[in-house]
Amino acid sequence: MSLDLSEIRQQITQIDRDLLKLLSERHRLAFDVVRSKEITQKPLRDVEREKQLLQELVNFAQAENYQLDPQYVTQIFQRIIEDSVLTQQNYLQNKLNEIKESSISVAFLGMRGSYSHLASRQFLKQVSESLIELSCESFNQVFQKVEKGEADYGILPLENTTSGSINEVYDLLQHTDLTLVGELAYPIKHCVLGNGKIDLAQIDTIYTHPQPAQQCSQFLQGLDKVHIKYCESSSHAMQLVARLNKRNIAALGNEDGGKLYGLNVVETEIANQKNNITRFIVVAKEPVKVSPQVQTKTLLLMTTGQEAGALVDALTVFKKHDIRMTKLESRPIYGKPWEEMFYVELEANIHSAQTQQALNELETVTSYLKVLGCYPSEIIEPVKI
Ligand SMILES: O=C(O)C(=O)C[C@]1(C(=O)O)C=C[C@@H](O)C=C1
Repeated sequence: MSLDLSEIRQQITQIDRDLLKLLSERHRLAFDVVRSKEITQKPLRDVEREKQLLQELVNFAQAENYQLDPQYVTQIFQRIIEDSVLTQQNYLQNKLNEIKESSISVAFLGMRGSYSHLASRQFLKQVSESLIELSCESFNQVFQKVEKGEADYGILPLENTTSGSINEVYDLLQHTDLTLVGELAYPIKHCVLGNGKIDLAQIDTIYTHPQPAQQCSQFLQGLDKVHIKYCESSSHAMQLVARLNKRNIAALGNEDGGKLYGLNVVETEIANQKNNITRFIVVAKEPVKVSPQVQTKTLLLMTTGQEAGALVDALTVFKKHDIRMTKLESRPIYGKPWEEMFYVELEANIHSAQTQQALNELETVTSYLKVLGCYPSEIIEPVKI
């Protein structure tokens, strides 16, 4: 065994390449699986198979004395399975919906490098190679661009694991004729970005939007003699630091956004709370067709009467039809003090007989009911063993 670092690194590089080759082979098998399931019409997800697979891998690693932590093995394979499910899902969805060959336009809040911009890219890379990106100044403008036909899609954040629901977007959904056609989760990973290869100790000024500063407060408090200067958005902070091109300044931003401005990562993992994820929705003029084989969500907007138990009556309909509710949100109704509008997110496909029946019953116990959209769920919850 050699202890020469460069030799060890060569071995690591070779192993990583071998791993990549195997991952690519496994990825390609997802296409064979989905073609087989197109014939049998089986659901794409088979949770029992996933559990069995993970358990067997953990047991195998133990039996072979591979010295790998079971949690590590589980996490890696959960991620591999997620890729497999999403690959299969995209294949079916792209086949079912005629996707335009030419470029697709998308509207989002903020400038290049904003989280909405990065989420747009993540979502639409499955659909089209070529994107026309329309940055907007408000959520309302995102809706308007799609309503007027200036953009094919609008991307909007709906909730964040740290700060909760984004009420403004919920409220705008009440007044639009657009429909939800997709969702995705985007991890928010704040980092310090600077010009060139610099050290944290060289930095005396950090430009940031107040929200990331708040979410990274513990890290910032630990920095001695660093001035915090607030900007309109993280994109503005990144742009400014890149323009000034000085080595004593930095921006709080995200790695991918930083790349767009030519900035380098100085420090990562600086948020107070790990696992900070924003869920985005995608809106369009026309609904998408969703294969009955993929995990589907439906978002409803409803109001109930004011009598006792009115909401319970409505929710009981889902229980009766064995439909899982993934979110319930309430918002005030404009012009009707103390009355509430409910947003109900279901694990359901609007075209299934079961959902149709539930909606028919729901109509009898609600005073207003509107389907805001039915879309494939891009959020693959990992199975636990
Ligand atoms: O075996 C299947 O049915 C697959 O679709 C493959 C696979 C996997 O990647 O291993 C992916 C999704 C299913 O939930 C189970 C397993």
